[in-house]
Amino acid sequence: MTTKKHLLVVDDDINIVASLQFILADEGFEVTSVTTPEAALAKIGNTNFDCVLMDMNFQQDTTSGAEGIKLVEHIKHLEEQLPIIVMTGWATIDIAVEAMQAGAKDFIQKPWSNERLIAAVNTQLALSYSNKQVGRLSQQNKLLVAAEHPASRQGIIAKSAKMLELLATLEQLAKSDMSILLTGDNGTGKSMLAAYVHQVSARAKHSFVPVNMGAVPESLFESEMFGHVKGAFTDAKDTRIGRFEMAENGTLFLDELANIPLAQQAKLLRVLEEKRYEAVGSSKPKTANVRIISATNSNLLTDIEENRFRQDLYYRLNTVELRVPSLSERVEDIPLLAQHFLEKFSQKYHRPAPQLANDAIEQLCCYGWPGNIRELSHMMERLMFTCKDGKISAATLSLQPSNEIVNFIDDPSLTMEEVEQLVMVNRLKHFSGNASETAKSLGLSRSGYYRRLTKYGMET
Ligand SMILES: Nc1ncnc2c1ncn2[C@@H]1O[C@H](COP(=O)(O)OP(=O)(O)OP(=O)(O)O)[C@@H](O)[C@H]1O
Repeated sequence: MTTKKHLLVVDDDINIVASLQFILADEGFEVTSVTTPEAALAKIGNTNFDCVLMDMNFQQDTTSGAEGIKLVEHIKHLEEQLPIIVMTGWATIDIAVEAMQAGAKDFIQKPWSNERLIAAVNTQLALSYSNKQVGRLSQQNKLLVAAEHPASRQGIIAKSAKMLELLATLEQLAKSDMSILLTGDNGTGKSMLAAYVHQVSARAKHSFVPVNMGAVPESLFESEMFGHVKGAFTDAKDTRIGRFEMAENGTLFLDELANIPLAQQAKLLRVLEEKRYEAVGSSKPKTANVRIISATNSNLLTDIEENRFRQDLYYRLNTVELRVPSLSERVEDIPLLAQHFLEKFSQKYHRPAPQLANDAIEQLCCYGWPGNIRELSHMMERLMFTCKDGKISAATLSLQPSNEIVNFIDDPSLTMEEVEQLVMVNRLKHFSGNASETAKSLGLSRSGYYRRLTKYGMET
C-alpha cells in the first residue's frame, strides 16, 4: 500500500483554497490548507509534508510578493528539502525570479490550468524523491567504502557442519523481521553474516547500513543515528540524515553493540519500542521501519549484571541470538579459507597465488587463530610478498600449534562424537588427505573409516 503524498496549500482566499483542495484531493493527494504564513510555518513545524503550494500575497500587502518571499525563506530554513510551488494572481516575472532565488522550485500563474498545476506538483514530488534517494545513496556509499560486503553466499567460505548449520538458520531467519544478535570473537565474520542476512531478506533492495557503535562519539550519537536539521547545534551547517533514515525499509547493523554508553542505550530503546524518532533540532516524528541486526564480542549477560548494559535493550535486540564459532572450532574451513584469500590477494595485487604445501596446511589447521578469519586473511596477504619461489611451507609459516587444539581431547564441553570428529579431521590433515594411511593410523577398517566420514559429513 502506498501512502498518499501530503500537500500544504497556503492561500488567504478561501475560495481558492476550496478549489485547490477539491482538485488535488481528486488526484489522490492528502491536502492540508492554511490561510496565513504564520499558520503555514506552525504546520510545517509539526507535520511531514511532501510539497507546498503557496500564494505570494497575503492580506497585509496584496501586490509586491514580499510576504510570499519571506515565507519561502522561512520554509527553506525550517525544511531545506521541501519543494515549494508559488502561485500569484499578480504574476510578474520579477516576483517569479525572486521566489525561485529564495528557494521555490516552480511558479504557477493564477488563474491556473488544472493540468499544468497537477503536472507541476507531480514533477516536484518526483524530483524530491530522487534527491532524497541520491542523498541516501551518497551517504551510504561513504559508509561502504570502508566496509566489505559479500555479493552472495559464494563470498562466504564455509564447509564445516557448524557454519553450514548457522548459514541455513540465518537464511530461514532472513525471511522474518526478527531482531538478530550475533555473538562471537573478533574477526569471526559477524559483519559479513549480517550483510548476508540482509541480502537474502525481503529488504534486500533497500539499504544495509552498518554502524560501529564503538566509533560513534557519545556527544554525536543522536545526530549520527537520527540525523539533525540545519542549525540544530553550532556545527550543524547542513541538514544531515541519520543512520535510521538511511536504513529505512532496509537493515540497520549495530556492530560492537556493547560499546553504546548507557544514556544512549535508553534513547535507542525508545526508538526501537516506538518505531519513531525525531532528528536533532526537529520535533517532527519520522517512522523507523528497519530490521535490526546487532553484533558483539562481549558477554552481554555480564555487562547487564555489572550495569553496563540495559537488560530491556538486550531483550529487544536478541529475539534470536546466534553465536558465530571461532575459527579454531571449524578447522575444516581453514584450508578453504586460506586458499580463498590467496586467490583474492592474487587478483588484488596481480601476482600469481602461492602454493600451500601440505605441511603448511597442517600447521594452519593446528594453529589457534586468536584473531580468527581476519588474522588468517592478513597472514595470507603478507605471504603474497614474503613467501619464496611461490610456495608456502610449514617452515615459512613457523606457527606454534595452539594448546587448545593439542588439548581438545580434555575439553569438557566436547562430546565423544565431537572429539572423534576432531581426531578424524586432524589425522586426515596429518596424512594430507590420504585415506588408507589415516584409517591405518586410527586402527580403523576401510569401511569403518568411510562410515565415520559419512557420519560427520566429511566425504568430500
Ligand atoms: N566465511 C567467510 N568467508 C570468507 N571471508 C570471511 C568469512 N568470514 C569472515 N570473512 C572475512 O574476514 C574478515 C573479518 O570478518 P568480519 O569483519 O565480518 O568479522 P567480525 O566478526 O564482524 O569482526 P569484529 O568483531 O572485529 O567486527 C572480513 O574481511 C570478512 O570478509
